[in-house]
Amino acid sequence: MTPGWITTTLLDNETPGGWAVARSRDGFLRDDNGPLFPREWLKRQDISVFAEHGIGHLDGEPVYLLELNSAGDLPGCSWQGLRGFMLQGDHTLYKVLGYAAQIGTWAREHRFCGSCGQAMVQVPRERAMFCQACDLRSYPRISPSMIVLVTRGDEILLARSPRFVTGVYSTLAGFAEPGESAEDCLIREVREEVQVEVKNIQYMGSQCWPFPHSMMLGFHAEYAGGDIVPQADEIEDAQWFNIHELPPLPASRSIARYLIDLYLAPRLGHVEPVLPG
Ligand SMILES: NC(=O)C1=CN([C@@H]2O[C@H](COP(=O)(O)OP(=O)(O)OC[C@H]3O[C@@H](n4cnc5c(N)ncnc54)[C@H](O)[C@@H]3O)[C@@H](O)[C@H]2O)C=CC1
Ligand SMILES: [Mg+2]
Ligand SMILES: [Zn+2]
Repeated sequence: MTPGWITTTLLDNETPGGWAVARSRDGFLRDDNGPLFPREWLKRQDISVFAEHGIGHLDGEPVYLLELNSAGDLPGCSWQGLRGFMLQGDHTLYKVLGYAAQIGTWAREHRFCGSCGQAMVQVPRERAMFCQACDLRSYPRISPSMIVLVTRGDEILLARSPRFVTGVYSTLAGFAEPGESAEDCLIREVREEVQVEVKNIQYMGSQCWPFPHSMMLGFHAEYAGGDIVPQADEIEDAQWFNIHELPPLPASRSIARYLIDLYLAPRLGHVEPVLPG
């Protein structure tokens, strides 16, 4: 048995057994034991399955995703969004659900060829959809996004989007556009969102962010010039915060929080943080 979560294999839906997670518009099904259910038991319940995907092995046991048409009521069960699993509970289970969510969404959105409109088929032994009419292959979608902590000595630049939880300030972030390097994107996003220039860009680490399909590439950069002007509509407020007087910060498992904590650790005598993948 290989311990942990391994996503490489496609599984045969006809082979019975293993674990299953179930997803509807309301999130993942869970009971007191969490989101994993014996697959055969779950399939006997009063649920309407739209699609089934073998997604990997957890501690050597196969895991399947059941995509449901609706969020029905099952005794002793409730529905919980992916964000809830990210915020607390077992991190490996959150990784299973994050992968399940991305595969389920991608498979649902690629049933038909984007080029000719014909039905696509699953490629054997590969996580890809294929159009026999025009040879197009579609792989799971991943969107690279840059995220950066900009600093000026004992001050760090944090901003609020209108979508954030009340009071929380975070690092700047944005999606890469065609034609950009990671550094080009970072410089453009910081300019667009706060009209500040940066220098000494340093890569710090990355994190899968399945909301719905981002790959966060995390950086540190130093302030090089300009006064903060928040971008209309996107940025509600942005400020330089002294490291001794910080606002409410993002969730502890996010790369945003990691970038902040990593900068604070040597300055405030804290233990160096670990980035959850
Ligand atoms: N893990 C973490 O700590 C954090 C993750 N994030 C994530 O970073 C990502 C980017 O951050 P934002 O500030 O929202 O991006 P952004 O600054 O590029 O603005 C968002 C806008 O970009 C456009 N957009 C949406 N999807 C896109 C795509 N795939 N490619 C190009 N443009 C797209 C939309 O118009 C959207 O309103 C988001 O997925 C967000 O959830 C943001 C902050 C912290
Ligand atoms: Mg942004
Ligand atoms: Zn086609």
